[in-house]
Amino acid sequence: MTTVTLVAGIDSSTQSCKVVVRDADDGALVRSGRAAHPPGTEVDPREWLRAMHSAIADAGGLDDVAAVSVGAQQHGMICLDADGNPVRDALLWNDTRSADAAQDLIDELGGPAEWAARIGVVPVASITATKLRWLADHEPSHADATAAVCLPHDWLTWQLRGGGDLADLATDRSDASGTGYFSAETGAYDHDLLTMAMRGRTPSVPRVLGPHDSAGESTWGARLGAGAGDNASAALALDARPGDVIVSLGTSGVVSAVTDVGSHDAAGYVAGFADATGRQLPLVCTLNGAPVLASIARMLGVDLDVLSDLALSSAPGSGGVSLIPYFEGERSPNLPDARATLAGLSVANTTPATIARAAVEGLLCSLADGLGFIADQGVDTQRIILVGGGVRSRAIRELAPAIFGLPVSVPEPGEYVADGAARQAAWALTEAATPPRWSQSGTERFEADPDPSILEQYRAAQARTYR
Ligand SMILES: Nc1ncnc2c1ncn2[C@@H]1O[C@H](COP(=O)(O)OP(=O)(O)O)[C@@H](O)[C@H]1O
Ligand SMILES: O=C(CO)[C@@H](O)[C@H](O)COP(=O)(O)O
Repeated sequence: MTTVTLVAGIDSSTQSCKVVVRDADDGALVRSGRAAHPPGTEVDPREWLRAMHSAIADAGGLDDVAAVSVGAQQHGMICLDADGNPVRDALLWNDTRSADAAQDLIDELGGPAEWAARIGVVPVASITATKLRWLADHEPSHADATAAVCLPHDWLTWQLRGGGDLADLATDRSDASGTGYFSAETGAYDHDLLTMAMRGRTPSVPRVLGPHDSAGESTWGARLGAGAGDNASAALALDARPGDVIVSLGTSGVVSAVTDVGSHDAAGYVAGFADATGRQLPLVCTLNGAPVLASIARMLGVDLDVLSDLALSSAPGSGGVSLIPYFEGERSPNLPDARATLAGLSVANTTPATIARAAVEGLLCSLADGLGFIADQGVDTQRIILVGGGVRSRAIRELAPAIFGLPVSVPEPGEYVADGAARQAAWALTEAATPPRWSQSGTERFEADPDPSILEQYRAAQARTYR
């Protein structure tokens, strides 16, 4: 009888925790589970731990897995005291209170170009370093008590080991590159930037592991993979290579590309992050992803499927209506205090169908802007892969190619962040030069004639309302 070696991948994302258990050899799905996260942009990390245990139980437990890795939402600031306890609630990637701190840090280093040249990232409120500066300025006693700072995936991995010694905290290049004190190109921390953010304080940071290194053993004896930021983890699951551009529609909207050369965008749209295989992952992220559709569906009093049907029943351009979807402030472009705008309304064109279509088109146009910023960094887009919860919308899948101006490949619905973590866990078992070959799910290809007029209408409305 052949024994099957099992591995697990965990995605601790903004809205929920998902667990997949897969066959380490071929990646076949064996079982899965999930649990909801509390809402908000400030969350006690112990809530994520509770959700992770609940999702693990929902997946039938992990006692029989040989290795496990955690992928998670990026940038979240978790400050630990000398005993390893959280000093305060974590501040998430979509918490914008540190927007002024971001500007201060940019100015103190001499401007955005200095940051882009030094670490490939120009700080915005999402970046961990800005949250640490906010902490130092607004809660100095909490900053004083911070012995170590880490990210959601680092902390959950450490919890799987049983916590304990802060020196056991570990991370990987992909998540470290979102902190604002690490360079994806050099693969090293820039401790001076951390000290600057913390106004002279020097908390410890997790050691940075290589793509197939182990972070130790779980309390039940499974090997722990290094883990990764969620976008890098999804790229690993999709086996993304140079030429592939991934568009992810979760709570955030993300456009990212696997490249061999790092990016240094002084305009700050593209963040020079790392991937989970040793390459680079230049990335554009918006604060307003799939929840834009849920908000408009709620306003219209319909569910998400009806919203999609309504959108598809209206004509391209939504009868002249544009939705600029900056509901939660925005990061790309950097407008942390912005709010969304419905523009171009007349008595005749104000209908549920045009509003629904404007929501779908506005969301896709904000992602099309991201594709443009990535292309400006020299990325040659040969294939667009569309993933994330928002892709369950038929209108998103069908309207994306016309607005992006390129065909779009949509893999089967799945948990690609958790799958990438599982593949990394299997890699931590083999320790081979490359990750194990797992068969890829089938993709559906969506094509349409490019319709640049939709993006032009959106950009005109955007320019009229925001500077
Ligand atoms: N049929 C659908 N149409 C539009 N949005 C959807 C649909 N199904 C799920 N979503 C959205 O997907 C999002 C969750 O996607 P997910 O990728 O899991 O997010 P995250 O990783 O940020 O937690 C939610 O905002 C949800 O409203
Ligand atoms: O901030 C970023 C990337 O820079 C986001 O992508 C977060 O990592 C959250 O992702 P989702 O929960 O939307 O998947």
